[in-house]
Amino acid sequence: MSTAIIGAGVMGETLLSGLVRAGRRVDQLMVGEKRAERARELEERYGVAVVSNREAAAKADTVALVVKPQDMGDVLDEIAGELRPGQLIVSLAAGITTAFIESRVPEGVAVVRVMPNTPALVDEGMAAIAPGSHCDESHLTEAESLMASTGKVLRIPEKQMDAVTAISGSGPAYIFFVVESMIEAGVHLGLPRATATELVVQTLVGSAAMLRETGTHPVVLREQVTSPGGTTASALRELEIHKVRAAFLAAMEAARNRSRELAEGS
Ligand SMILES: NC(=O)C1=CN([C@@H]2O[C@H](COP(=O)(O)OP(=O)(O)OC[C@H]3O[C@@H](n4cnc5c(N)ncnc54)[C@H](OP(=O)(O)O)[C@@H]3O)[C@@H](O)[C@H]2O)C=CC1
Ligand SMILES: O=C(O)[C@@H]1CCC=N1
Repeated sequence: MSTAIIGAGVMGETLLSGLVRAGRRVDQLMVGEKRAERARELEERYGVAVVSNREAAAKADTVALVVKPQDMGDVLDEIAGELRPGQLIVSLAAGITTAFIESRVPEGVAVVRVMPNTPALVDEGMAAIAPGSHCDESHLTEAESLMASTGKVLRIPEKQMDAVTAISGSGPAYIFFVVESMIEAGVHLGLPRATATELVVQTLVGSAAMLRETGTHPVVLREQVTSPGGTTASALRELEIHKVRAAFLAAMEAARNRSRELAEGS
């Protein structure tokens, strides 16, 4: 099965590199990219063929669309004439619905919507996938296998996609923001930056491993750290006073709403 990736920015290259690491034959992969300099870079780095979007759409069994939501309409208009029934489109764009894509491609082209995230770059991605209206099990399995090359895959109904985008799609940015804030706090408390960074990164990795390996609820894990009358309780009180929990809720609501707006083309 050949796969084309149209839009080789951050996420497109992440997918491409994951497929190469997972052992997909490079001669079964191609990239649609308009900038000559970027095309050369990808050819040199991965040995992959870089072609026009039209050629990619005409040749590949599966076409992964990884352009910005705002560019999706133009790209679909460009490639629609090359697509044929039986092909699969996998869209990784935030907000864009399968119905939008289906309305712009020939009848019988299957569409799967995916929301990946950047930890896919280190094979720890979290991707959610949802079928469009002309998908069968083989299309979902192919999309799943595409995304499984870079991490976990979860099947969800499409109506959950905007919320998923707000949680796991954008999620790494919130975590990096917390990490950055903790490192700055360490520096403020007098630690060398390198020490603060090592302490915070390993604390993050260790905490994530505890969540995954014990399956214990985060509240219980948090209580285990919080000694009566101790340091953690003092810190957590400040986080509550500063409404950090409410801020997270508002932030993710804003991301969900933005995903809905992107669907409307704004
Ligand atoms: N980054 C992330 O964490 C995540 C991103 N996504 C989704 O992935 C998609 C891409 O995002 P991201 O990688 O961050 O964005 P980037 O801007 O890094 O990548 C988009 C790429 O598409 C290229 N492009 C634009 N128009 C065309 C075209 N007509 N034909 C071919 N290529 C084109 C751009 O090229 P050029 O720069 O030359 O214009 C660029 O390389 C978005 O839809 C986003 O919602 C989903 C989940 C997570
Ligand atoms: O910020 C964005 O719009 C994309 C989608 C999810 C993560 N990055």
